[in-house]
Amino acid sequence: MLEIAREGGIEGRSRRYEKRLGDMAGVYRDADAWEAAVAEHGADRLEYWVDDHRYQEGPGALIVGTSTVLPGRMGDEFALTRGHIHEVSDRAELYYCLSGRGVMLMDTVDGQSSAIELTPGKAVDVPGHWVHRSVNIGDEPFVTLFCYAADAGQDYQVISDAGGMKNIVVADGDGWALVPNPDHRGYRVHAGE
Ligand SMILES: O=P(O)(O)OC[C@H]1O[C@H](O)[C@H](O)[C@@H](O)[C@@H]1O
Ligand SMILES: [Fe+2]
Repeated sequence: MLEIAREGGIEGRSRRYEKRLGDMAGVYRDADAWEAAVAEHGADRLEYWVDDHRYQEGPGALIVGTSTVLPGRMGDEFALTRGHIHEVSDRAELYYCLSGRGVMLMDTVDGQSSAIELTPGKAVDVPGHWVHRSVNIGDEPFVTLFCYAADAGQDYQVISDAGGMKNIVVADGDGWALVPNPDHRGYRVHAGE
C-alpha cells in the first residue's frame, strides 16, 4: 500500500530527488534572471522535488511517484523541471494532476510540439519518443502523480543540445501563453534511437 499525498510525497518511497536553484543553470531562457535569483535567494533554494517508488526490478516493473514543482517565474518564464526524453525512448509515462495548476510541455525530435494544461483530476499520457517537462503556471505547488516503466531512464542532454525546448511557457495577463523559444535549434537525433 502506498500513501500518496496531494501536496506531493509518498509514504514508503524508494527515493527522494531534489533540484535546487543552483542545479538549474542553463535551463531557463533568461540567464540574467536566473543569476539574479541565485544572488537573491541562494543556490540552495528548493525548486522541485520528486518521490518515487520502485517495487520491483526487471522487465515490466513500474516506477510510481509524485513530482512537486514549486511556483515562481524566471523573468517571464514559469517554474519548470529540467525535462528529458527517456533513454529507452519508446517508454511512455502517465501524469495525473493531484494539486495546483500546470502544463505538460512536450516535443518530438522531428518538430511536433504540444502543451497540455493540467488541473486536479486531469491526466496526460506522454507517449514514447516525446521530450517532456512539467511547468507550474499557478501560485501554489504543482503536483502530479506519475507512472512509467522502470527501465526507461532519462536523457537530459537532448534539451541542452537543442538550446532548450521548442516553446517556452510565459506569463500572459492572469494566464499563460506559449511562445517560440528563439534559442531552439532543433533536436539532434541520437545514434541508436
Ligand atoms: O527528470 P527531471 O526533468 O529533472 O524531472 C523530475 C522528474 O520528472 C518526472 O516526474 C519523472 O517521472 C521523474 O522520474 C523525474 O526525475
Ligand atoms: Fe519522464
